[in-house]
Amino acid sequence: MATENKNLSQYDKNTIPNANNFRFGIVVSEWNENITEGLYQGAFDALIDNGVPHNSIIRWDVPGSFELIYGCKKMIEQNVDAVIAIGSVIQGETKHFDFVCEGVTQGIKDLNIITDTPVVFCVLTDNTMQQAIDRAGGKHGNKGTEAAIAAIKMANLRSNN
Ligand SMILES: Nc1c(NC[C@H](O)[C@H](O)[C@H](O)CO)[nH]c(=O)[nH]c1=O
Ligand SMILES: CC(=O)[C@@H](O)COP(=O)(O)O
Repeated sequence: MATENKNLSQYDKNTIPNANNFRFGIVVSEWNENITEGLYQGAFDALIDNGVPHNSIIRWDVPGSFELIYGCKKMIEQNVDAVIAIGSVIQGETKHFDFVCEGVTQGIKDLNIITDTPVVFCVLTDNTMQQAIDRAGGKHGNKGTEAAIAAIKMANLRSNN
């Protein structure tokens, strides 16, 4: 199902596990900060809406999406129950988009394999700024909200297994 057929911000609170005792790390890329700040706000608001205490959310900033890999690796060492990696990669004139997207995708995948802490992929990879705007609180909702819900569910899965 494409994003255009699914609002990223919609969730049923009755299906969300209790998150009161979980701690979350959120690592935010500074590139395209007009987008990443919107994604962060969506994630933060969703965590609070589902009972996560304010002091159970740690935020760190990194220069770009490629640095999310190292930032999330170090965030895992903070003994959090899940990490959310927030970035916005937008196609430019060159193939750099391809390498950044592939690199951060593989790096975050690797962290999910190598470590015992779930790292949620909240990295937009858009062709245009408008596509990013539409997914960071615009007409398609907020990918940050979706990522926070995923993080709660994965923290719960980890705590039960
Ligand atoms: N063009 C974008 C970048 N590029 C920067 C890289 O992520 C990285 O910081 C640099 O290569 C130094 O290692 N990053 C984004 O997050 N979004 C972009 O659109
Ligand atoms: C994703 C990028 O690194 C890209 O936005 C940089 O732009 P350009 O390919 O024009 O250098």
